[in-house]
Amino acid sequence: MKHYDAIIIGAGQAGTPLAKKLAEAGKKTAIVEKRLVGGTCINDGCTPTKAMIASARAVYQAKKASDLGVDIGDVKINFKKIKQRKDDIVKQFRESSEKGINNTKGLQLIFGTAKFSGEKELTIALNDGGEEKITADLIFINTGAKTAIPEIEGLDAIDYLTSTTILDLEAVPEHLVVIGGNYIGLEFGQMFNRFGSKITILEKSSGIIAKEDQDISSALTEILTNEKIEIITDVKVSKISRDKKQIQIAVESGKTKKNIIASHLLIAAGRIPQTADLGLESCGVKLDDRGHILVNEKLETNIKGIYALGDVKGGPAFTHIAYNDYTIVYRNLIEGTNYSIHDRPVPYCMFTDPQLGRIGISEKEAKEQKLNYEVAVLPMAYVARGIETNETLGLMKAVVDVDTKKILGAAILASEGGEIMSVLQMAMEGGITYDQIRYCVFAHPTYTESLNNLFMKIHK
Ligand SMILES: Cc1cc2nc3c(=O)[nH]c(=O)nc-3n(C[C@H](O)[C@H](O)[C@H](O)COP(=O)(O)OP(=O)(O)OC[C@H]3O[C@@H](n4cnc5c(N)ncnc54)[C@H](O)[C@@H]3O)c2cc1C
Ligand SMILES: NC(=O)c1ccc[n+]([C@@H]2O[C@H](COP(=O)([O-])OP(=O)(O)OC[C@H]3O[C@@H](n4cnc5c(N)ncnc54)[C@H](O)[C@@H]3O)[C@@H](O)[C@H]2O)c1
Repeated sequence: MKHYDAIIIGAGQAGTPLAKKLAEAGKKTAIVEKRLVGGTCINDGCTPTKAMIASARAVYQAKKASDLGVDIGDVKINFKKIKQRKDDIVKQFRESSEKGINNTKGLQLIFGTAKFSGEKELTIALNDGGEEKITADLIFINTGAKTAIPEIEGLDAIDYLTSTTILDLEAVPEHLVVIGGNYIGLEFGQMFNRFGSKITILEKSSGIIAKEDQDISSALTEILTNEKIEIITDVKVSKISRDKKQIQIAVESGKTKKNIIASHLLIAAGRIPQTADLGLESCGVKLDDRGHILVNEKLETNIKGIYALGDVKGGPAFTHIAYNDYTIVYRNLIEGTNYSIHDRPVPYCMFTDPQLGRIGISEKEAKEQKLNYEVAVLPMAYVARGIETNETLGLMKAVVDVDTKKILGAAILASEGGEIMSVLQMAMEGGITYDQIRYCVFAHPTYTESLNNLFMKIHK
C-alpha cells in the first residue's frame, strides 16, 4: 500500500492549487480525480457558461446596435460555432490545469473514484480498471457538488437537462422551461432566450433571486420580462410527463393551474454535496443534515488531519470561496498562520445581463439585525457612463451604517456590476467610509465615478 504525506480527493478549485503547493512544499502528494481536472468551475460551471453568455450578449448588443445608429440587419447565430468556442476555452483551461499538476515534482495525479476504507486509507476505483489502496497523514476532501433533483411526480421518467448536460446541446431548444429562478436558472434562461429559445422560469419563492432585497428582485424581473422571458413565481410543479416530442409540466400558482408544453426542461433547483459515495462511515467524518461535511473555522473535520474544502463543506458555493479555502488551509498548515473562514468577505456576481454584483449584507439583513442603517439607491438611468454606452438598466444600491459611516453591503445590478461591486468591497475591507467615497476623485466618465452620486443620496 502506497503512503503519501497528503492526498487530495477532487481536482477542483481548491484541490488542484492545494495539491501543487503541498508538493512544492516538499510533501509527497497525490490528487485523485474521478472525472476531469478542473472540476465544476472549468468543465461545467463558470468557464463554459461565461463563454456562452458572452455570445448571448453579442446577440443582444447586435440587436441593440440600431439604438446607437448602427444598422446590422438580421442577426443570426451560429450555435455550432458558439458551442465550439466554449468547448475550446474549456479544453484550454482544463489542459493547462492538468499540465500544471503533471509538471509539479512530487505530485501524482490518479484518475479514479476515491472512497474511504479506513480512517486515513482510501480505496481508489481506477478509471482504467482495477483498484488501488493508498494512505496519507493528511487528507483533503474537495469533492464539490452536483445538481439536486427535486421530487416531482414523473420527473424521473423524463430526459431532463441539468447545468452539465445542457452544455452539450447541439441546437437551441424551441421552448426551454427552467425549474429554479436563481443563479443557474437565470444565467441559462437569459442566455438561451437571447439565442432564440422561448423561456419559462418556474420559481417556488415569491420572487426570483429570493434571498436578495425585493427592489433588486423586482428590477431584474422587469428587465428579464421585457426581454420576453416568462417568469412564474410562487409555483408548485405538480407533475411532469412526456408526450412524443413534448414535455408537459403541470404547475400551480395560487389558484391558477396550468399545463406548460415545452421542448426541453432544465433543472436548476440547487446543488447537493458529493458525499454519499465517499465511504465517510469508514473514517468517522461527520456530515450535517444536508450531507455537507462539517468543518471548523480552519476547515478541519471532526477527524484530525482530514479537511474539507469548497462546495462539499456547505456555505457559499463559489469558485473564489473554494480557492480561498485552499489559501487558508495551505497557509495555516505550511506557513504556520492562523487564518479562519469566519469574517471573510463573500462577494459574488451573477452573470445575468446586467450583472448582479453583491457584497456584504442586504437591506433586509440590516433590518433583521436592527442596525442603524441607511440605504442609497441610484438608478443606472442616471449614470452618465450608462447613458453614453446605452447601458441604463438596473440600479446601484448600498447599505451604510449611520454611526460609523461604514459600508455594510451593496447590490449592483448594472453593466459590469461585478467590477463596480469589487470597488466597494475594497473600500469595505480597507475601512473607507461612504462619506469619503462621496468626494473621492474617480476618472470621468466611468461607472465607478457614479459612486460619488450614489453616496450623495445619503444626507448624513
Ligand atoms: C452552471 C454553473 C455555473 C457556475 N458559475 C459560477 C460563477 O460564475 N462564479 C462562481 O464563483 N461560481 C460559479 N459556480 C460554482 C462553482 O463552479 C463552484 O462553487 C466551484 O466549482 C466549487 O469548487 P470545488 O473545488 O468545491 O468543487 P468542484 O469544482 O466541483 O470539484 C470537485 C471535483 O471532485 C471530483 N470528485 C468528486 N467525488 C470524487 C471522488 N469520490 N473521487 C475522486 N474525485 C471526486 C469531481 O469530479 C470534481 O472534479 C457555477 C456552478 C455551476 C454548476
Ligand atoms: N455567477 C455565479 O456565481 C454562479 C452561477 C451559477 C451557479 N452558482 C452556484 O451554483 C449554486 C447552485 O445554483 P442554483 O441556481 O442551481 O441553486 P440555488 O440554490 O442558488 O437556487 C435554486 C432556486 O431554485 C428554486 N427551487 C428549488 N426547488 C424548486 C422547485 N421544486 N420548483 C421551483 N423552484 C425551485 C429555489 O427556490 C431557488 O430559487 C449556487 O449556490 C451558486 O453558488 C454561482
